[in-house]
Amino acid sequence: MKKAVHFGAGNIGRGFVGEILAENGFSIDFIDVNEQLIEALKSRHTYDIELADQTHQHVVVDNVSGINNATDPAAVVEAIAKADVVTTAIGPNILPRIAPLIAEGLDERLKNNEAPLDVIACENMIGASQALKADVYKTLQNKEAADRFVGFPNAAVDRIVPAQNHEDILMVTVEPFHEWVVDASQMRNADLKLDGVHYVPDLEPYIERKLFTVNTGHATIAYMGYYLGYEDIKSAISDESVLAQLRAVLAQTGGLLVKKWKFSGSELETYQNEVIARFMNPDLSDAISRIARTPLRKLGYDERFIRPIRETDGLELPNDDLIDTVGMVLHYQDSGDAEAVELRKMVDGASDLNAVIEKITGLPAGPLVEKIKSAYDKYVR
Ligand SMILES: NC(=O)c1ccc[n+]([C@@H]2O[C@H](COP(=O)([O-])OP(=O)(O)OC[C@H]3O[C@@H](n4cnc5c(N)ncnc54)[C@H](O)[C@@H]3O)[C@@H](O)[C@H]2O)c1
Ligand SMILES: O=P(O)(O)OC[C@@H](O)[C@@H](O)[C@H](O)[C@H](O)CO
Repeated sequence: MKKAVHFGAGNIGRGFVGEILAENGFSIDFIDVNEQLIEALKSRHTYDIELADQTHQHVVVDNVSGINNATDPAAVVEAIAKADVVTTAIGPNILPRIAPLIAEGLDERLKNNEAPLDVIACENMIGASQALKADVYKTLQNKEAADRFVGFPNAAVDRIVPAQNHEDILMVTVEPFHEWVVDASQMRNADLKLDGVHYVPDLEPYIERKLFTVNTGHATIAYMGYYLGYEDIKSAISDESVLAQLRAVLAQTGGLLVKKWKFSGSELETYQNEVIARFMNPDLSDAISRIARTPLRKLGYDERFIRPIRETDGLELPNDDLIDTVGMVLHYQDSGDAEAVELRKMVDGASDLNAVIEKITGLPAGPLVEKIKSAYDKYVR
């Protein structure tokens, strides 16, 4: 049986990556710091995925186990040394923290194993696998062999998997839709093509279409929904003003995607409508706090709001609804989210809000920052 090592036994890790790997005949070592999850994976070796639709169909994922990387890093090194594929779905902010352990595992492997290996980061981030590679190479010893035998192909994964609250800690409810796209040009083990994964020669159009439609859209519903007092996506999107803002924002990211990547207008409209229908799924319950989590990350230079704002600006395309939404993001509060707490401290304590906006977004002083500040002011209550 082929072996997969997957970092992050959370929602998308169990709810999507695990399903595809298992369907392709892999055994999976899930790596996580959540001891309860790891214990359950180690003792049961199986878990259930439930589809959030009328069928409530169950998919069983077998041949799984777990390793706690905080308490047993040596076992992770050993697993990477023998793996046929390594994947992650752990959060972009965590990638630099697991990189040294991946480097150790690769060094151990490269001592006597020249079988090609791909390390695929399945995160909502442009260029995640290549960013992970840069972090891994900071401590990797045998870079020359890694250059020859280890690939870090960028990827995009799409499936809405909410926070879970089942009595069974491993069970995970997911939407039926799923899409996993991998950049084939960056693979070293190109013979290993997984059923259920779409391999493309250039990932950029796909990750940007996904991030600037699904994630910009999702975030728009979440931050505006929060501002209006909603707690979950379903109630927020039933508010006509939220739906109108979502459509307005997607018209602006869509304008960019059509111009930049030459998607046909009708193809993109179909894609957007499917995404909106997914947000409205009556069988899925998703908290705004999950979608709005880590707001400082989401306001980053290459993230779901600022990158399309920058690029529409450069192409002289409209972006006022995107900027308006960022005004609402700057009002977001969640005492349970460290980045949201930090955001409040930075914004509420600002003597010069423009400087804070520049710091958070990476934008230079200028008209875009001024417009974001005005959008923030518009939503002060
Ligand atoms: N949930 C979704 O709908 C979805 C869809 C597509 C992509 N993603 C992306 O997948 C990634 C994971 O998202 P998620 O929703 O599954 O989050 P999650 O919080 O459910 O899962 C993350 C897991 O990583 C573990 N973890 C955190 N720090 C760790 C560390 N230092 N070492 C080992 N494990 C650690 C956590 O314990 C948790 O089990 C994110 O990049 C997210 O953007 C999520
Ligand atoms: O995971 P994040 O924090 O980048 O974004 C939150 C959600 O928008 C995201 O997890 C979506 O559910 C997912 O990207 C759908 O494929």
